[in-house]
Amino acid sequence: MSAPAVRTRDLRCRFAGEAGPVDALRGINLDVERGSFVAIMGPSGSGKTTLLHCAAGLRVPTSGTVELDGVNLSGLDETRLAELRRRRVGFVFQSFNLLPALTAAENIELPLRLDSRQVDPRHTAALLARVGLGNRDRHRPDQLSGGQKQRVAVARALITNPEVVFADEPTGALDIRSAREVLTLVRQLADQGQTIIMVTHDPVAASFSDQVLFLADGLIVDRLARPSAPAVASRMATLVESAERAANAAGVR
Ligand SMILES: Nc1ncnc2c1ncn2[C@@H]1O[C@H](COP(=O)(O)OP(=O)(O)OP(=O)(O)O)[C@@H](O)[C@H]1O
Repeated sequence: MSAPAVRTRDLRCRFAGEAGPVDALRGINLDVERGSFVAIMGPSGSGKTTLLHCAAGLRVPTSGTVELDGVNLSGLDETRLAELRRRRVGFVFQSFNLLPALTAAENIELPLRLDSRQVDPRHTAALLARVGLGNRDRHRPDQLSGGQKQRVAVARALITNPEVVFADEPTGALDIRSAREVLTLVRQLADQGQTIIMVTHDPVAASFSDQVLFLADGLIVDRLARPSAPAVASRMATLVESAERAANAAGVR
């Protein structure tokens, strides 16, 4: 059997906070199968972004392992890690992160150019068509709607044919309709075999995934397969309530 797209074992991440150390991740064991779409949810401060960053090789964990497509990231020096980030993973951010002076096509091609790799305009055109923007190649970001910008960002994440696309709140800046368009696209990509790991606060966004992982205080505390938005919302409400209770208890101590 082939290795999972992402595997973590006893993943821990500690930050030096102002009021003492903060354990953002306290032992995460995770297997993300190839071609699956996993959503990560949890109350604010539960460790979602830290987990995404460690899994994507953007942050070195304090201890534990991350394997991406069977490659142990802790065995890589910074040069190899940077190469892995350029070639094996794609990123989609809430704020799109497109370069305003470049056209949609140029933005999509940027990861290849930054890596001194050959650009095939037919590949760019195919990606633009795949994200439903076949006729927008020469538009600059300020000539595109939020949903269109995010679809350009998704195409940019795909240009290197990455093992995993990591998305941090990809619909956080979008209206409901554009969010739905982007999520439908992401769902289609997963159905075509693309592995996707997405952090979100939105139960509707999470309902597009195959599995939701719920984080609380740096641990995976629950999972939900084939999630519906109401079921996700109900579990989140319970988690947020207990996080608030814990914070209040810590406050009165
Ligand atoms: N660079 C840092 N330095 C110190 N503490 C940090 C740092 N980054 C994150 N933290 C702390 O680690 C914990 C987890 O943060 P993280 O951003 O991963 O949570 P999150 O679930 O993504 O939160 P949110 O939903 O609010 O974005 C929090 O207590 C946060 O304050």
